Amino acid sequence: MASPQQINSLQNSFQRAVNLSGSPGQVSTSPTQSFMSSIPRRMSVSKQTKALKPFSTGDIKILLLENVNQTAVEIFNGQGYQVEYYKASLPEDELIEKIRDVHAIGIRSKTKLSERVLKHAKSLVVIGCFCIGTNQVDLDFAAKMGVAVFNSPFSNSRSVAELVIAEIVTLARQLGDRSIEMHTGTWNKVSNKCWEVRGKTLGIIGYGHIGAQLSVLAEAFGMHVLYYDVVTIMALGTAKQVSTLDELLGKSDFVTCHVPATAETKNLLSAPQFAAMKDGSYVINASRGTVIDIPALVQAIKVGKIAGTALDVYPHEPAKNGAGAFNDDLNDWVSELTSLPNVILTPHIGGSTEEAQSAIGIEVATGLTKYINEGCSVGSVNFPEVSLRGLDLDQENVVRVLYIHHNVPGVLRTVNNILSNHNIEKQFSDSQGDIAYLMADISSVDQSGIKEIYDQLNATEYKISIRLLY
Ligand SMILES: NC(=O)C1=CN([C@@H]2O[C@H](COP(=O)(O)OP(=O)(O)OC[C@H]3O[C@@H](n4cnc5c(N)ncnc54)[C@H](O)[C@@H]3O)[C@@H](O)[C@H]2O)C=CC1
Ligand SMILES: O=C(O)CCC(=O)C(=O)O
Repeated sequence: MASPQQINSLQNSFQRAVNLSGSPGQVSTSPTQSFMSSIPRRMSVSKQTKALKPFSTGDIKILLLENVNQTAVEIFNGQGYQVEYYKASLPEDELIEKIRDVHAIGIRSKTKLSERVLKHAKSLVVIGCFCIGTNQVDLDFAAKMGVAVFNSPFSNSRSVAELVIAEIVTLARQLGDRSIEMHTGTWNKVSNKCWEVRGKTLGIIGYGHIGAQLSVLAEAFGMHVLYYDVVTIMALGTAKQVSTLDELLGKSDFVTCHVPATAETKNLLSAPQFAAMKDGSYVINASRGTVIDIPALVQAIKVGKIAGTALDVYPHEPAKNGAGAFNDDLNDWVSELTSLPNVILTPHIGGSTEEAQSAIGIEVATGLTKYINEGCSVGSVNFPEVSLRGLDLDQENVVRVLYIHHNVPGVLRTVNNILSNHNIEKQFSDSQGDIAYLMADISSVDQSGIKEIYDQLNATEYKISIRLLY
């Protein structure tokens, strides 16, 4: 972000950098224990360290879409960043216009940050997914551009697990249908095909953060739990891992999906899988809309094979809230699905609780702020994880070099040749695939030295991007 022009105003920046009021230190202690424990020991979080900012914080532009929680807005405002905030996602052409000159963008699950969109983002430094899933972002392309992506890996897991528990009981007791009937004046007191969940078997596909939480809750309800996962995972309670999907399908009364959207999980449950399930069993999906072949599910419900379904996610989801948004134009099976009995449909609200959204807002905004202000990429999902302990408050005339480059032989030799003319206090470098990230703190360096470092690094053939923090 520091251009040679900006380097002319270095003197002011040095003054700002040593002023701790409103500093990143205020947010550099993360709110969650889990996030704290992910920070390597070498990073000092307790000691007062120098605030690094190479810029007037007011120059940093953050675009927040999809009603990102206010906790994030407060953190960014506290930094003095410029925040542009939208409740919905933006149509692609508008997104391309908006993303052109922002340094950070915050999204949830709807905004697609494809290569087509990202290549217009000339100033972008970092992306925050204020959710778990990151399939909406072209992670490889972002890394190639030198843009780090952060998410919140488990702040909404409990909320999803609780929703699914509610859906299991709702399906077993046909609560959705009874409620709709009562809303339209119909009294229909029935017990036929309504069940207790105690003693029934829950089959969990994907035993990660959400699947494992759900397993514990389901056992507390007296359910038996089976799970299928592509990796071997320690069972919680008395749950049992099965070795094939077919085994899980053949033994479960309820089947619930908690896998990421990948090529392998596309239509993971389709006609053959529904055929392999027990007669009168139930299907739940709160993972991603691509995981279930919904037309095949509709057929399985119509012939009575599947007794009901609860869906929270869909192949195509509306960009914003509103009446009539979920229709056959969006997904051509909508009216067929909604006409079937015992079908619970929710608008992708698995993670939508006050607790989850507030925690996600703090966690992701903190990660973004630490990356912008300090270069720390710990927790990034597409980037080498690099951090250095802070600079001591009494250190002056120091610069932190953040050099993102192609991971090819010879780069470090070139970079260290450039830096070796100066006093390297500490440095750390790591790579992930084709991308590598070097962070170095240089001391006793004056303005002309910083300009020289910048110019020389900028001229290297391996450079993807450089930022200097001081
Ligand atoms: N409805 C909603 O609002 C929310 C939806 N989600 C979705 O739920 C998904 C799961 O979330 P977490 O449990 O946090 O993820 P996680 O990464 O902790 O666990 C996913 C598990 O799925 C397994 N897996 C991957 N491919 C598989 C396959 N082909 N077959 C079987 N298992 C497979 C993995 O090994 C892993 O154990 C997320 O990727 C996200 O898309 C997450 C949060 C909220
Ligand atoms: O709350 C959201 O916008 C998305 C939740 C979700 O699907 C996720 O965290 O992956």
